[in-house]
This record gives sequence, C-alpha cells and structure tokens, in this order.
Amino acid sequence: MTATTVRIGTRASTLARTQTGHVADALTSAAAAAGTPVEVETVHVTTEGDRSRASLAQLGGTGVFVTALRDALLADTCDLAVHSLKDLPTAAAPGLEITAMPERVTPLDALCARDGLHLAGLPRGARVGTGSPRRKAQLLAARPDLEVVDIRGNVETRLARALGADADLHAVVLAAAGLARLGRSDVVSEVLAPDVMMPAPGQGVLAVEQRAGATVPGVAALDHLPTRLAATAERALLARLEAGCAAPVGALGTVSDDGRTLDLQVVVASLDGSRVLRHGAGTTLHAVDDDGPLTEDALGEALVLDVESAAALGVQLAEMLLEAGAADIAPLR
Ligand SMILES: NCc1[nH]cc(CCC(=O)O)c1CC(=O)O
Repeated sequence: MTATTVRIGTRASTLARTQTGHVADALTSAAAAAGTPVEVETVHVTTEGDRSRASLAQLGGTGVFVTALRDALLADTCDLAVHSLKDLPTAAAPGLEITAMPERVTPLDALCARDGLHLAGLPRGARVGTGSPRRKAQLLAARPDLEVVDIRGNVETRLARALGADADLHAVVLAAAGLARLGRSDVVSEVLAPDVMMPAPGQGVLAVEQRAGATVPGVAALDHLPTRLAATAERALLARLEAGCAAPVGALGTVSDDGRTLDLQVVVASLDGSRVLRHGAGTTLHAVDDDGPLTEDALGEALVLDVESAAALGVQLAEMLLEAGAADIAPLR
C-alpha cells in the first residue's frame, strides 16, 4: 500500500521542532497500525513570536506564535500544525479544527535554580526570571522579597540566564513539559506544586490542528480523552474570563484515576502577588463503563456530554472568580 504524504507545519525553535517530531512519530505509528500508512514531511514556518524580541507582555501574548502556522494550513502549504495549547487563543479559528490533543506530559512549572536550590531556599531578594505575569504574580505571592526579572527567548537562552557561565539570575521558571520534551529535565531543581504555582490553562498539552473536514489518517488515534477534558475545562475558564494567555490566571483540570470525575482548580492573582483568589470544583463524567463496556453509540453520547460538562465547569469557576472580584484585582486582558 502506498503511503499518503502528510505535511506538518512547525515553528523553527528547537522546542517546536521537538514537539512536532513527537507528534510526527506518533502519527506514523498510529496510521500504520490502522492500515493507512503515512509519510510525514516537515514544513518550517516563521511566526511573529519567534521574530520579535519584545517581551511576551509587550506583544500581548495572544496568538503571536500561531498566526503564521494557521495561515499555512489555510493556504494548504501544510496539512497539520502542532501548537502548544497554551499559546492558542481560545477563540475558534474559522476553517480549522483541533482534531487531537495527545496525552499531557506534565502541566506543572519548574524552578531551575543555581546550586539546585528550591523556591524556599533562594536567598533573600534573589533575582528570578520569567516573562509570564502569571508566574511573576505567584512567585511574589509565595516570596514577596524576590526580584522578578522579565526575560524572553528560547528555552536554552532562558536557562543560561540562571545556569550559564555569565548567569545574572538566581533562577528561572519554565514549563516542566517543555524541558521534558527537550530532554532537559536534569536542570529542574524543583517542580512547583499547583498550590504554589498554578500552571497556565493548557500548559503541557499539544494541540494538533488541521483544515476543518479534511481527512488525515491516524490523527484521531492521537487524541487522549482525559487530556482533552482537562484542557477543555481550563480553556472554558479562560474564555469566560475573556482573559488572554498573558493574564495572571492559572488553572489545572485533573481527571481522577477511575475516570469518573473531573476536578478544576483555578487561581487569579494581582500582578504584585499581594492578592490571590483560589477556587476549585468538580464534575461527574459519563464515558466510563459502570456496567460493562458502553456500546459505541452510548460512548459517543457520553463523550459529548463529558466535553460539555468540562466546559460548564470552567465557566462555573470563571463566574465564581468574577463574583469574587477577579477583574478588580488583575488585568485579565
Ligand atoms: N509561551 C512559550 C511556551 N509555550 C509552550 C511552552 C512549554 C511547553 C508547554 O506548555 O506545552 C513554552 C515555554 C515555557 O513556558 O516554558
């Protein structure tokens, strides 16, 4: 059988190419297993987020990394695009659909500090680098004495600021998932627990996007339901808050091991960390086999119900936060 060629668009950064490579490998295996072999071709696309030296806060965050990739999909220069979900605006993109969210590696943030120090062990007034208002606010909430320094650049550039020969910072905070995908988990001195550092909605999740209605062999098999449900709740929260990815908002959805419940924890913090709102709630899921396996139709219905419940949970928590004054303590847009 001749293999179908699938063109995957990717940004040029090492992290983006690594993420795309993981998806390309998974797609090749899934398509072969389904008897519809594919050959993957990589198409390099440059985005404003890669070109600009401005800080994420200055760029406004929303969509800077994704527009060029989406344009390439719409122009039919590629068939799939792999995004970090947390970089995707919550608004749907006309003509495109996210057809797979592969299993999340880890949602958490990681402290990468000189001498392997933990957050609690950093010296008084230590300089910690991050370009993220969410990370800055939560760092200051935990350690008001820290000096948080706005940094930019790719993962290696940021790590060098704390760990390189000319390091000018005591530590930097990065997504543990990105470091894991790059094989750089060795630089992590502490994985930050969500009660200290609530991750960004969608952090650690990859989203595979394509032209709506197009058939790409193997893609559906890459989707991981617990990941999709957690991410759906986290992003519904962000959408209801009308918050961008640069807002000081954290959220973490977790499906229980038995698959019966989805829990969502959320944080909104003032930029200086002096005020932190936390809320949490859960919902029951249906796509589990209570009395033996569900029929295919029943499972399909349960899945639709579960995605709706996940979105409703996000909206419910957003409304709790707004009621508690989230918009007054933090710039959401
Ligand atoms: N905004 C940049 C970005 N987008 C996704 C990741 C990490 C990987 C992920 O969250 O899936 C990073 C780097 C970082 O935050 O350390």
